[in-house]
Amino acid sequence: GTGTVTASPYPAEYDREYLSPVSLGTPAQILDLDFDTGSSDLWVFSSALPKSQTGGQTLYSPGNSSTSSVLENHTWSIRYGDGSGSSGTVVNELVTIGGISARRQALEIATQVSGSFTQDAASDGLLGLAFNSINTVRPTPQKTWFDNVQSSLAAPLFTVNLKKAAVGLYTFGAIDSKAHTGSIAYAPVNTKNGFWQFPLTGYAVGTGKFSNSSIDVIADTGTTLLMLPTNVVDAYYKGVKGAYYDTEYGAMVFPCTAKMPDFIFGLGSYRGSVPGSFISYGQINTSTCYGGLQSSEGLPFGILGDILLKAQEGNDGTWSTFEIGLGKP
Ligand SMILES: CCNC(=O)c1c(-c2ccccc2)csc1NC(=O)CNCCc1c[nH]c2ccccc12
Repeated sequence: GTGTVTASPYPAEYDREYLSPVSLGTPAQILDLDFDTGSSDLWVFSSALPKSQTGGQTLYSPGNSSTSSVLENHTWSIRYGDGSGSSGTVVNELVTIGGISARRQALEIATQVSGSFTQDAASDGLLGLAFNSINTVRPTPQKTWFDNVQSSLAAPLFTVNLKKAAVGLYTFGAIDSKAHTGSIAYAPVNTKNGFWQFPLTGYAVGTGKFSNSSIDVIADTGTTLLMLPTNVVDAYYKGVKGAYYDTEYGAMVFPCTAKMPDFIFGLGSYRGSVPGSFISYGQINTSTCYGGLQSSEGLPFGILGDILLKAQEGNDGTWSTFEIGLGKP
């Protein structure tokens, strides 16, 4: 079959993350989870968390579900690059998204979460959509929901259609022909790091010339920003008057009044663009703004986060939204 679920941006004006409703257990407990193509753990806020680590999230309670069963002696612990993290125990549970069910899905119950998750009242947890090889459950890594349901999908793929300050869609098992015009650009995926990793074929800044270069990146719905090699980031901000690297934030910042050039990227022969306005990500004070494009220095790949995934300007200048199809076409 095929299943579709909404992806709602939060906070509405900042698109920091996108949340989707997921049904857990029997009777159904509906939690809003951050679908994350940049990780492979399905973890949720739970009744097992100390109250001091909760902040308004909906808590999954395994005791209130007749279909949950403890996965004995298994634990998990995850740390993300922004320093946030969580850890806990594991149950097998019925997990349904858009009408598609995994009957015995490894559901990771948080018994500890870091402060930034506690303070994020909108997100009740994460649903990893990268590859099983980077799942953190021990002693036996567990499968992602997408892997578990793949055999029941009409096609072994899903598409992501995130939008700026508007509700988008995740579709499992089909490519929605109404969601794209023209042909689809494909790229070979390298799963060696456990991510949806593929090469960009180059970039351009504003109306500048296109620079052909192979840049390894991952498609990552769980990361807000666009992170690329330092040489690309430097080339971009050279076009922004007053931009500089702020050592306090460890990030590129610039005057909020600066005119931001568009960022063009190549995928095969396809050329996509991120509107310059999206690269002014937020104010750090009355006059200084924070860059939506930052360096991926130290990482073996760049990160195509929500800033890029949420918008595309078609080659003919019309607005379309970038839809990522992940899986074997
Ligand atoms: C900043 C978040 N992204 C990362 O750390 C990350 C890195 C990474 C590693 C080291 C340094 C910088 C980035 C590689 S792949 C990758 N992608 C993921 O880890 C995807 N999952 C992010 C989950 C996540 C972490 N903090 C949040 C805050 C709000 C919503 C979601 C999150």
